[in-house]
Amino acid sequence: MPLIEIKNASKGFGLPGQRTEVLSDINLSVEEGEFVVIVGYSGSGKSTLINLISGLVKPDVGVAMIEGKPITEPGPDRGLVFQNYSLLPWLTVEENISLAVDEVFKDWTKEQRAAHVKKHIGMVKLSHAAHKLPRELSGGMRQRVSLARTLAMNPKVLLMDEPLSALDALTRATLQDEIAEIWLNNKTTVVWITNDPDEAILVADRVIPLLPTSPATLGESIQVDIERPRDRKAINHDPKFKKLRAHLISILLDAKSKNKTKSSLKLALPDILPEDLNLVNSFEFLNRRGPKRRNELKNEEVEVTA
Ligand SMILES: Nc1ncnc2c1ncn2[C@@H]1O[C@H](COP(=O)(O)OP(=O)(O)OP(=O)(O)O)[C@@H](O)[C@H]1O
Repeated sequence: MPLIEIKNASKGFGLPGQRTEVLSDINLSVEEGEFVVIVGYSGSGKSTLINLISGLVKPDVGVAMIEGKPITEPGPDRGLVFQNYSLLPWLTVEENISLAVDEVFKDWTKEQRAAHVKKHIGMVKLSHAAHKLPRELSGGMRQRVSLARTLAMNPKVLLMDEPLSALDALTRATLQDEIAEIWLNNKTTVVWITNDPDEAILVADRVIPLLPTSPATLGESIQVDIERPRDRKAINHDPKFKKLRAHLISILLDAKSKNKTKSSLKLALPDILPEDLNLVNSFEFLNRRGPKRRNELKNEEVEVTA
């Protein structure tokens, strides 16, 4: 049985008459230990999709399941990491993580909980900053705390909602590598959403494009058969990486261009005809046929992108 399964799910928002259908006929199956990345355009419905799994959003049609049971609300078995780190500003790194650990592992001893917190701070390479407050940390460090806090709750699946989008390119690259390394060591199931095809291929076992049809739906799964750990410098020259990247990007671009709908507009042409002013003082000018007033309509095809 897959750990996560979404069957024929659709979701829209708004009242009848002003409704926007965001997702349609979503089918997704994620096995335990898999690292799946869903990649799509901004605004295409990625967060809505991941929130079907987190339980923050309920499908209008279809079902989202974890271990075969319908997801009805958020739960500690699904750890969410967002783009904004949502740390408590008055607590240190250690205290922020302890808060979650104390809540989830109430039956553990104080020593067990402290060791668990310490292990996860070490895992994200923040031992030196354990007693710092969030405001004393860089964006990348804050996102590491957020990741450590979520991992420390031992979720069955880690749901990453564009976790690195707020970071600069270099920090983002470092964290991609670190998260991939952490995953190699603990193999927690990951569902990660991003708008960056390179990021998707770098970290994933399997990439699934979210096609920007209107409403959006998932495209074919693309298996990333590139050995781990992946070397980000070497991978740029890897023919497999280049092929996967080109394939993924063309699927997304094709879906985007198909989503352009053609519409026929009637354009009223301007009521003007050109004159040849070089002929003004000539016999030809006096005997010219135009300009005439006219009222002409022209049909023109225009493309509208949803
Ligand atoms: N709770 C809501 N109520 C109304 N509309 C919503 C709600 N949540 C999302 N939407 C709409 O659904 C569409 C998809 O939003 P969503 O946040 O899922 O996209 P996204 O791909 O994650 O976007 P981004 O990459 O910009 O974060 C948007 O048009 C958004 O306005």
